[in-house]
Amino acid sequence: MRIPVLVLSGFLGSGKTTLLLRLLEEIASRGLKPGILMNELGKQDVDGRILGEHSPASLEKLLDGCICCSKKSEMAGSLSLLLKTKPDVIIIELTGVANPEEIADALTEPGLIGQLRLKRIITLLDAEHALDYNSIFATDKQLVRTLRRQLEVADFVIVNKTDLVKPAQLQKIEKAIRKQNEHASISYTTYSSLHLAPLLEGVTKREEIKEQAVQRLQMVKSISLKQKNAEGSVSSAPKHDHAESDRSFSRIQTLSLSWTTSARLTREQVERFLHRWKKELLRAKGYISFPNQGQMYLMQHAGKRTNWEPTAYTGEPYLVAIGIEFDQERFKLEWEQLT
Ligand SMILES: Nc1nc2c(ncn2[C@@H]2O[C@H](COP(=O)(O)OP(=O)(O)OP(=O)(O)O)[C@@H](O)[C@H]2O)c(=O)[nH]1
Repeated sequence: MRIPVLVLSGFLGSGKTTLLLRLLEEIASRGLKPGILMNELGKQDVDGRILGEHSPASLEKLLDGCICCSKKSEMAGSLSLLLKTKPDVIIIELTGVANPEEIADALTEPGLIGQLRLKRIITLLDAEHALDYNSIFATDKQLVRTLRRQLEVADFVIVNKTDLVKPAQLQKIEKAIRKQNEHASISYTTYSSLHLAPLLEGVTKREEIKEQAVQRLQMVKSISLKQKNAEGSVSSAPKHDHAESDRSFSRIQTLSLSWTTSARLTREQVERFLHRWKKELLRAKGYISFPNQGQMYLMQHAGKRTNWEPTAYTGEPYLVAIGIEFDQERFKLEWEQLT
């Protein structure tokens, strides 16, 4: 069972902490236990303090740097600490300049991959300023790209601070959102106030998830037993039984593939394979070894580039593909043909 992770993204001052406080209230009213990871660019833990005043939730903070760059390596440690508190859901509030797809990447670290599942990316927009970012930050292409990415990968877009603009502005904002993202649900809010059930769909208590899994397993067993009795043969029951809440609802999907050792895989094949998937693939990462080389490599693939680094990792090889609405079955099949 993997703990669902909700990611709150959005530029500085868009209303992320305000939404987080609302979510925590709703989560508490459902008797669920949250874990929170907050990231702030400055040394001052302003939001953490606000949160501490409002909620007794387990909280990890990464200050003075962005999760998606300088603090990335510390993120896995913070999430592991949060997992020890046995939360039902983890919420990560990003800095305003973070790219949420980096989080999907960080959740695939060896110690975390079987334990967490990216559930949803929620991006907030400040209605008063959202349309000005492109011109305000025209000289900072990286930032403009990040802000665009926050929209592109979102499952929910919340246009907040609607009290500060006229309705015509909201129509323009909706058009701009739809240019980047045709699929996300869009809500218009003041003080991040909205019906929260859709954001928390599939978030349940750990015990309930276990119970659901046991019930489903028992059901599968009893069906296959009945079939066995009726037909005199065993029907093929699914190997893994994932409870409903273990599903990701995010448009960003993470596929993890493992194999033992491959007798024929080469570095060039891996690179060619990933390149073929460039349209849907946001990123790929893997711990891969090659025949006749005693060395394991950490492979990191982003955009057109694939980097290989020798690593001390000694576990089974695996490949993680992070894509946006991609055909996971076909990817898996093509990979299996290589290994
Ligand atoms: N007028 C108005 N103010 C809002 C609204 N939502 C939030 N605010 C205020 O805007 C400020 C920023 O809100 P936060 O929730 O801290 O925004 P944030 O995205 O967490 O900000 P950073 O931590 O800087 O990234 C706070 O003073 C909020 O009270 C809104 O809908 N209308």
